Amino acid sequence: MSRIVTVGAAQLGPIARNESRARVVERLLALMRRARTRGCDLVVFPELALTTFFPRWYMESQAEIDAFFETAMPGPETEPLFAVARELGIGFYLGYAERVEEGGRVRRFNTSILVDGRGEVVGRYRKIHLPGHAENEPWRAFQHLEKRYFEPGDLGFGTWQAFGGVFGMALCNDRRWPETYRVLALKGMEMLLLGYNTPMHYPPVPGHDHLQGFHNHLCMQAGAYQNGTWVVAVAKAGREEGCDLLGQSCIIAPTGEIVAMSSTLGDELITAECDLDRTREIKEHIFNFELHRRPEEYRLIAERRGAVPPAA
Ligand SMILES: CSCC[C@@H](NC(N)=O)C(=O)O
Repeated sequence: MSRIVTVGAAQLGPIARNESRARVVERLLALMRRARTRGCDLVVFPELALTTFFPRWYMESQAEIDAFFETAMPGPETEPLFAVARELGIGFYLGYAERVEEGGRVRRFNTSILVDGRGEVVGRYRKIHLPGHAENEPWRAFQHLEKRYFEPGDLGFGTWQAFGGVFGMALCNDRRWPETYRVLALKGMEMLLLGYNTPMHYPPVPGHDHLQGFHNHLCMQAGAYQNGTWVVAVAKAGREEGCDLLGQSCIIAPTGEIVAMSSTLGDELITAECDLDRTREIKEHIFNFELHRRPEEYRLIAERRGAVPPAA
């Protein structure tokens, strides 16, 4: 018995600051059509896939900031993605900046959605781990102002039944945190979909720049294995407005093995036939949660944000 989902990881090369939404959507549609010819049920796009990675700039004008946000999904410029999903019977994961009015106020999130092969939104996730800083730090070559432009996600880590399995979503920095995978795995996740924008240069600790690729795969391979899940991780890559972004988009099996990886820094599709039943090799044995976990010993993880101060 096998449950195969054929997945496409649709890496994007750089998006220029002045590139129109219409042009970006054309690029996404080309990748969707290519994915369908390769038999994909689902195609995964990066984080903030409709624009350049704008948190690299400090901006004061709210109008200038809001130009990077979507106020409707689908909106006039993104509707073709949903139409092609319906036409081809292919689903997609899309990351974008979401501006909503909720509870009488404007809110902004770094968001992803999961859309099925009928063009229906089946899941929405708002990024929980927002990296970077909230104030302008002119000493940096590039800012990373996610804490300024977005609120932390308020929807929790969700899972959704779709494509014959149980899917989780996360965004970029979430992949570095083991809690992301574990909470989703406790909610039955069989495949994690994740988009990222990872600068090669990390200004606070530049001595780690050469480890970006290693850390990218290290955390996701561990997360896949320790939680018995597939991971589909998709970059926006290449030199974007002078900032080098990591590529290495990949599809990781529940054993932690990388089964497909991109080899360019441009628009590129990689695919894999993923048997969701392979999650059982891990979930029913080495990481059988029911048999082996000791949650009574893990309470600090849920109760404390930072480390316990050392004993005096
Ligand atoms: C501020 S450095 C970390 C950069 C972060 N990028 C995003 N987009 O979350 C990442 O974890 O890849």
